[in-house]
Amino acid sequence: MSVAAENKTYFNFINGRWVKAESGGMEQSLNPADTRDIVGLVQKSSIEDVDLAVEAAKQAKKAWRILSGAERGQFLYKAADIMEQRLDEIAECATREMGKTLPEAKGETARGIAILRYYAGEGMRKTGDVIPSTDPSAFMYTDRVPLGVVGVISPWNFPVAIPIWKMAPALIYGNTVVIKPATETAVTCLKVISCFEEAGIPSGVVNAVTGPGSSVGQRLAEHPDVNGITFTGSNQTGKIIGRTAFERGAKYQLEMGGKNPVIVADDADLDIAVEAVISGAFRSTGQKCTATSRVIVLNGVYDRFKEKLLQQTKEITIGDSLKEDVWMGPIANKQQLDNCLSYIEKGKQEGADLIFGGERLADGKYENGYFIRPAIFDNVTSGMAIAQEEIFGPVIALIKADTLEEALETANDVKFGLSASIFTQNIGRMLSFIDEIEAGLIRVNAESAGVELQAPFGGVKQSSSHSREQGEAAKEFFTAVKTVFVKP
Ligand SMILES: NC(=O)C1=CN([C@@H]2O[C@H](COP(=O)(O)OP(=O)(O)OC[C@H]3O[C@@H](n4cnc5c(N)ncnc54)[C@H](O)[C@@H]3O)[C@@H](O)[C@H]2O)C=CC1
Ligand SMILES: O=C(O)CCC(=O)C(=O)O
Repeated sequence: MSVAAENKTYFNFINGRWVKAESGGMEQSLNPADTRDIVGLVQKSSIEDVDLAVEAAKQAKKAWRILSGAERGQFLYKAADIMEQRLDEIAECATREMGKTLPEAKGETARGIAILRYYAGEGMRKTGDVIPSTDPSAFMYTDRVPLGVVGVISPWNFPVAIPIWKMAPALIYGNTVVIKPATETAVTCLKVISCFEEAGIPSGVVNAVTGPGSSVGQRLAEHPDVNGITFTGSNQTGKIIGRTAFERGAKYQLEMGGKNPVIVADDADLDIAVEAVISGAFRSTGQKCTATSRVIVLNGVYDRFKEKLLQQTKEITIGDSLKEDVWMGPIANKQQLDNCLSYIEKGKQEGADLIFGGERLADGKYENGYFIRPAIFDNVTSGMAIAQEEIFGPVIALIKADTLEEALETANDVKFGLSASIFTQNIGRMLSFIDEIEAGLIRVNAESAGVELQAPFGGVKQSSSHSREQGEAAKEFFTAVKTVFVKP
């Protein structure tokens, strides 16, 4: 592999070559479980590097577009095979950079491989429809064509799957790509990019530039030759990117925050509900946009549910996520840790009862990492900041409701609408929930997190720009429709 050339230094990938940033600057990517462990040095690029990458993608786009979908698919199949051979190496790197446990990182890498294969197959599927014209001698049809150059701005929480679920559909539908990954997980992303290189993807079709969001990411969003921009991350950044793209008439897609509710009805199987809430809220240390953060429990089962939840949360093992006996790793970076701790303070000040955890772990084996004990708040009311704002950490807000109607009202009482779950055995309650809940992903008797690559993914309200990623839905964003009328 040519990516790790010297002394854990990783380069930008522009026009088929690994190159230094024009400025010569570099940034460290650190292991959040032990910040003495430097995973790699990545390029601190500037707008000149973005411009070079976009130019390369622009030059490559015609030759890539005129290949057949099947031909483009072959590169994706090959990249998937290479990634499969390198699964352990890539997953271990993701764990070291981001802090999720090794089984989670392996699962995510396997998901990335499956996404590549799914979209490789898309290259053989239809790209349009024949539509009967009112003129009997005319032939009318639609065809989906690529946007051109697509900019990808990705976060650190799914360092393998998110870059792939954006790049694979962009590529199969004939676009060329420039990706700017989050610095926290840039090394993992560059390893994924090197799988495309090893697969022989033509120069300029895939480019990667690392560096700060406020300069490198912003330049990608504002570059006149970037025809579409796809982003996952915070609402604040998403809005800046959306406005920038809109101003210059580029297509954009934003996947942003969540404040996902789980309703536990009084006929729920509490063992299943507790297990799902723990997994949804604390896996990946709560750093998923689909993570469970508000648990709205009907009065009749509130105390029993709370007891079981407390009991099982106490059993969670915390530590270096590369270790086998660890269930929950660190928070991904210092800013996230501080943000999470400040919400825990805010929750206490607002009058919620912190009944478990919430403290930073900093002694002994935790000394050099960003560890926190998972937190459970009792007596939370819907107006509190911990019930309204995305924390992106292992924090559960327990909220009591007298009726299912009240639970639904509370569930919908936020600006977000990504995912939502209910635990009940009553079909009528399931149907009311499905009907009334304001969310893009609705789960019944299953945790709020976890998505399937072949199904549409995205939210309502302020969780997304209302388009959908993944599955067939990705075609909507990564292509434009041409309506063709032919009269002989
Ligand atoms: N929806 C999700 O999956 C994610 C949500 N978040 C939310 O965002 C909060 C802050 O995390 P951050 O890493 O700071 O998220 P962020 O939204 O600032 O970063 C995401 C990506 O956008 C880039 N970026 C930052 N500023 C930019 C700009 N002005 N123009 C273009 N690109 C820019 C970053 O470099 C990174 O690649 C978290 O606490 C969480 O609430 C963070 C990561 C993923
Ligand atoms: O729940 C999942 O598997 C996906 C979550 C996600 O896309 C995110 O956190 O950005």
